[in-house]
Parts: sequence; structure tokens; C-alpha cells
Amino acid sequence: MSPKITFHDLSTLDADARAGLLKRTEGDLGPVMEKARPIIEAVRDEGDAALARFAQEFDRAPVTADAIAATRADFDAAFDAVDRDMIEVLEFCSDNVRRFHQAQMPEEMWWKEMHPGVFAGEKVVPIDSVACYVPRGKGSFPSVVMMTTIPAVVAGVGRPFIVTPPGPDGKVDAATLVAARIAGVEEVYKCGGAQGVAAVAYGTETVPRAPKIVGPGSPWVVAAKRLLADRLDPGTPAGPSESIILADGTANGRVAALDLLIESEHGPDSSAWLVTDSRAVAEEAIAAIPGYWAEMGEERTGYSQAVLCGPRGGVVLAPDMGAACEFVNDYAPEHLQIHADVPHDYLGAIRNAGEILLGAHTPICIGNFTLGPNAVLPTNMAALTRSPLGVHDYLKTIGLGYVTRKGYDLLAPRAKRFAEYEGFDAHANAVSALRDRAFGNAG
Ligand SMILES: NC(=O)c1ccc[n+]([C@@H]2O[C@H](COP(=O)([O-])OP(=O)(O)OC[C@H]3O[C@@H](n4cnc5c(N)ncnc54)[C@H](O)[C@@H]3O)[C@@H](O)[C@H]2O)c1
Ligand SMILES: N[C@H](CO)Cc1c[nH]c[nH+]1
Ligand SMILES: [Zn+2]
Repeated sequence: MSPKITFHDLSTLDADARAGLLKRTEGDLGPVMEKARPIIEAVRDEGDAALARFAQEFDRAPVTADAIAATRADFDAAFDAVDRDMIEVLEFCSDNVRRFHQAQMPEEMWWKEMHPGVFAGEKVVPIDSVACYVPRGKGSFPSVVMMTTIPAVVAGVGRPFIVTPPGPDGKVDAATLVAARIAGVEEVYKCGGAQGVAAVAYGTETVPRAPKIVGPGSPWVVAAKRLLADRLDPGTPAGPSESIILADGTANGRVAALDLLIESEHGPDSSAWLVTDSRAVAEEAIAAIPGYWAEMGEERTGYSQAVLCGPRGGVVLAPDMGAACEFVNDYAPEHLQIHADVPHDYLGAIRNAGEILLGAHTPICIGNFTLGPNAVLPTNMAALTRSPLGVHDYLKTIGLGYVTRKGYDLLAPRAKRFAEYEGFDAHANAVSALRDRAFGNAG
């Protein structure tokens, strides 16, 4: 018999119980942080030797300290190992991801004439290097290679590279290497988890140090990013996957249930909710789920049941769609899909989500793999303030200014007045008569 799917009627919950539904596993990383600390210190002190030891211990992978980098031969062998149809899929999807991110690129430089002779603007520059974390614990993720490396290449990052756990054969997942070569990135290092993040933060004999790491990961990765945030930019927080399927009374509960299962199968630490104002849709979805579990493998079913029958997933019945949308906004899910005859009607009401996928023909897996927009999205409520991974994560802007003599005459007296108010003598002097004298002008 299938375990009981979690069900909450929002109209019966008090504020504390409602707030409890918003919680993710990332909110409680204390024990993982404690265990990640010595792993980080070992990598800092011992470099590649520690990476090899942790690969053997945590990944059961026979990796040695002199073989942390994937070789050209590994890449070539990967193209032989991956089926031709999968390579075609990787090429097709990579092309969509590339075209989306090319469209996202800002102008290299812009100027605005604020007043006659007063010019202000910005120059956009790629960062020098970046590490792309590609998970490999409860699956392999060539899609994450596409989502992290392609925007880096489009943005023009000088040295993008990949860190990823080795498999039990001591090798990098073959499709990960194929996706990397398609993206134009041929530097891949076999280190994952907290030790992979530490390798990037400190550098080892083999792994180059980088100022930034992007990409999703397990709590080990998230914890290490937090612990090392003063040494490297940890990018958008992207932890265990999470989703909300928002459905109104026009939705087909059986199809909504199929889509609810998508992100529930990532791991027992994921979160996945169906939120609807229709008791009929809720009941139809709950009735359909056991049949879908029967079509899944044992491991994925176990993860999905842990999520949908536990405290971080299931079905939420809202009194109306206004309340349902407000629940979504408070939750700020990584992935949101809207099941409704006219899904666009709800677009205006949603303020907080990593992505909004509209309609029953846009399931989250299409966004994960094939659509083009980035699927590395903010988790754990970071969507309240953060955006999906994109070219902007690999770019920085530098402010620009240029003032002619005519413009100077307009700005200088006001700068002087400001400097006097803030009490900065040199600031004031630099825009006083002293400047004219320094130029050698009379007066
Ligand atoms: N937000 C996104 O865009 C996105 C995309 C894909 C996956 N994800 C999420 O990323 C996560 C991937 O997790 P994963 O486990 O599959 O891969 P992972 O590579 O992130 O984590 C596996 C690594 O964790 C370390 N580890 C595991 N157990 C350990 C232990 N007991 N002690 C020390 N280290 C340990 C090991 O180094 C191992 O290689 C999932 O939670 C998934 O939901 C998110
Ligand atoms: N759902 C993940 C982001 O949360 C992306 C992904 C990759 N593979 C499967 N799913
Ligand atoms: Zn997914």
C-alpha cells in the first residue's frame, strides 16, 4: 500500500503551521556545516592528496592525487560511450541554451549625456575565471553543464572550468564530458561536495583557484559555499530542487500530479507542492500519484514518497486562487508551473519564483532540459531577491564618467558644496579655484 500523501487545507491552518509549510532543508544546515569544516581545512592544507582521499571515502571512486583532471582521452572516450541520439539531444538543447543566453547579453558599453558635456555610462566585462559545479550524487547532470558553462562562454569568461564528483569507476560521467566539449569547456576536475568547493576557493596542485563558483549542489556543496563565502563569490544559492504546481479548477488533476512528481524525485531533501483552490483537482491528483509511483524505479519512488508524504511536499488546498498565489509568493519556489486553461491570467499575481512555466504543455522537465532559459534557479526562498543563473552572473559592470570643461563648470560648484557639507577638505579643494591655478589658469 502507498504511503499517505501530505494534505493541508490552508483555511484551517494557523500562522505558525502555514509558516512551517514554507521551510526547506537548506534552512537547517548546522550539522552539515560542522562536518564540512574539517573537509575544507584538509583540502586547504593537503591539496590534491585530500581530494583523492575524499573521492575514495565519499564517492567510492578510485581517484589518485595525480589524476584529478579529466584527460583529452577521457573526453574522446566519452564521445564513444554516449549514444549518438543522446549526443544529438545534447547538441539540440545546448543550442537552445546558447541562443537564449546570447539574447540575454547586454551591450558592451553604454553612455548617456546627462547634461551638455557630462557623460555617464557603464562598461560590461566578463570575469576572469569561474568554476561550474556539476552535481553527481543522486544522478548525473549533463544538463547542469549546459546551464552553467554555456552562459559563461557566451559572456566571454576567460577560464571557465568544471568541478564534479567522480563516479564509482573513478571517471567523470561521460555525458558531462560530451556536454562540456559541446559548450567549449575542456577543463574538468574530479572533485565534488565540500572538497570540490574548497579546491576552487584555495586552489590545489591541479585545480586552479577561481574567484567564483556557480551551480547547484547537495547540502554539502551549499554548506561549503557558505563557509567559504569570504574567499569566493558563491553565486546564486542553488540547493535541493523545489517546485510548486499551481492549479485552478480548470486543471486536469492527473496531469498536474504527473508534473508534481518531477522535482519530488531529486532526493529526500527536495520540496514539491501542488497548490490549488479546487478540492476536485486536489483529490484527482492524490488519487493518481500511486499509479505514477508504480511506473518509477525504486530509488526515485523512495525519494518522491519521502517528499510528498513528509513535511516538505504534498497538496495544499487554498480557499481561492488569490490565496493560492499569495502562498506561492510567500514560498518563492525555484520552479513554478501553472496548470489552468488560461495560465497567463495568473502571471500578474506572481512576484516571487525562479521561473514560471505556463500551461499543461510546459512541464518543469522541459524547462530543466530543453527550453533554453536557465534551470539553475534560486532555492530556499532566495527567489524573493535573486534571479536565475544567467550571463549577468559571469559579467560585471564598471561605471564610466567623462566631463568636459563645460560640464565641469556645471558640476564643480555643486560638488564643492557637497564636500563642504560632508566635511571633506581635499574633496572641496579639488573643485575650487585651486584647480584652475593647478592648471596654470589665472584667477
Ligand atoms: N537548483 C538547481 O538548479 C539544481 C539542479 C540540479 C540538481 N539540484 C540539486 O542538487 C543536488 C545534487 O545533489 P547530489 O547529492 O546529487 O550531488 P552533489 O554532487 O551535489 O553531492 C554529492 C557529493 O556530496 C558529498 N557527500 C555526500 N555524502 C557525504 C558525506 N556523508 N560526507 C561528506 N560529503 C558527502 C560527496 O562529495 C559527493 O560527491 C540535489 O539536491 C538536487 O536537487 C539542483
Ligand atoms: N530540477 C533541477 C533544478 O532544480 C534541474 C535538473 C537537472 N536534471 C534534472 N533536473
Ligand atoms: Zn529536475
